[in-house]
Amino acid sequence: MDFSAVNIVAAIAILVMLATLTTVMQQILFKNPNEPPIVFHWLPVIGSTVTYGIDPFKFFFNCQKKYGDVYTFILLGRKMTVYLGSKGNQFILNGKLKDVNAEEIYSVLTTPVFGKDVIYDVPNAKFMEQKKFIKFGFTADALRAHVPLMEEEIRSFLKRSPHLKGEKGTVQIAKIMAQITIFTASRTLQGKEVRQQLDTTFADLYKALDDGFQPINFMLPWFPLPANRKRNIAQRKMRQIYSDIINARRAKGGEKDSEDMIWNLMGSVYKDGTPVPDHEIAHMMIGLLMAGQHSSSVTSSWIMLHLAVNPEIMEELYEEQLQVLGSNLTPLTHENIQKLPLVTNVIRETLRLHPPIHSIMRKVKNPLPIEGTSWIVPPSHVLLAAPATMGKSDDFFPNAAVWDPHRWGNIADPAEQEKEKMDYGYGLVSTGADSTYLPFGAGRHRCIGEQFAYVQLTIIVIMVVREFRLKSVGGKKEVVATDYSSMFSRPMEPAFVEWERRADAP
Ligand code: HEM
Repeated sequence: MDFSAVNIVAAIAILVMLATLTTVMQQILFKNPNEPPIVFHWLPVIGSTVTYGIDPFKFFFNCQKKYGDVYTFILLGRKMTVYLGSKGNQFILNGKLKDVNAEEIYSVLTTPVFGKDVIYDVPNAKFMEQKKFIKFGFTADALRAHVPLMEEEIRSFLKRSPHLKGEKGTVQIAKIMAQITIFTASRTLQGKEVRQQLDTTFADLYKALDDGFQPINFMLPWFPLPANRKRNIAQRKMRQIYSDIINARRAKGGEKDSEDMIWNLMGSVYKDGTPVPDHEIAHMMIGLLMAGQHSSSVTSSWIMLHLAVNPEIMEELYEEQLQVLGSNLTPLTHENIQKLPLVTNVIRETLRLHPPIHSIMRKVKNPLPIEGTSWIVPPSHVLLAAPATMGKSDDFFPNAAVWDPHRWGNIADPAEQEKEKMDYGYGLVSTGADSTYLPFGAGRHRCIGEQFAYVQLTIIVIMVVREFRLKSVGGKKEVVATDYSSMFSRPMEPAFVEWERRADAP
């Protein structure tokens, strides 16, 4: 290193030391008694970004011990106010529309992926109408029609996948589950034309769009990532695919011939009488594709990983199927798949321990006093709800760290817990006021894909259980750690599972 380089390094070191000193002094000397406590940090801007990013739940619990349920931490220069517990969920997820805002946070990330004029790119009242249209596409009739198609898709996938040839083997489970999820969703919700194109162009476009869904875009949307350029091109092509499908359907007379979401949106009309424009249909379809894909595929991956370390539960699931569906395992229907309580409990328990979304954020729009304290959260802050911390706490779920689907045999149905309901413009939904279990969120922005996700996950579990026995590699008793580095928490890769084809399968 020459002399000038030494000088530069020394200057940087001095600047960092000064910044650190100022940050620490500020926290010690200028505590604001009217705002929630700030999580101690050494560096400005960086704040707690690294500790939060590595393991948000560990971070939430550690801070809860030090500061209580409400505290503020620095995430890439932004002040994030966390409010844990039922009161926090109520405060954030059911905050008034004039006080808390989702689109100002999520739009930078989602609008370039989904496209204009939908979801977080429109005023909330319009989005609530769009949610109503989408919800209408998840009627019992639609779900009923989806069941045999999903069964067929999964059966065909399990037969043709090169990773599942022969009598036994080892697979990277997340890859298999991602494929099963996109095949089943595209055959049903997305429609047969999308399914047909999945084997060709669509899969590559999906990948390019997905790669543009980077957490860094939350904070630094202007950062010129090469992935963002590819994302923009893929978005335009994807929109064209949906527009072509809509036009082809109209050219054939526009008579609905299947229960998919494109048909549903083609028939939807806003309150003012305007039919949903084609580009909005295309963009909502992209939004649904992205919203459903990760959450469901990550959940099914966790389920398989847990079944691999709990083979006795897998056998119980198999026995349950034989009892309910008979020894020849009759074709699946919307009615008979709901008679398998252990499958439902396996999904519930997996979502309790592995919620795909760990942090739900809202921008503060007005100063918000926190009841019972002298604190007021100012509009410069972002609120962060983490309802999943309750699911991971021994206070609410004994031995919370243990994956035990049978615990739900003794715990009231979560739907029962969610008694308080409100209509935000897309039908009655739970406010989640007192619930300790909210994997699908609560209030105005609550998930509308829950029923679809349950049908999809249920059929995936049924089909895998009847075809295979799973084992963990080397007989490990624990599942892999969680990777929190992307938008949705997921199993740390590589996550292998050993499989063996059932000799006794009917
Ligand atoms: C296991 C599966 C799933 C989980 C755990 C899940 C979880 C969630 C959560 C926690 C929210 C609330 C986000 C917030 O308040 O900011 C949400 C919203 C939403 N989800 Fe899901 N989801 C799942 C599957 C799906 C599927 C399959 C679809 C669509 C096909 C979907 C579509 C949506 C939509 C449209 C919203 C509304 C966003 C808003 O109003 O801001 N989700 N989901």
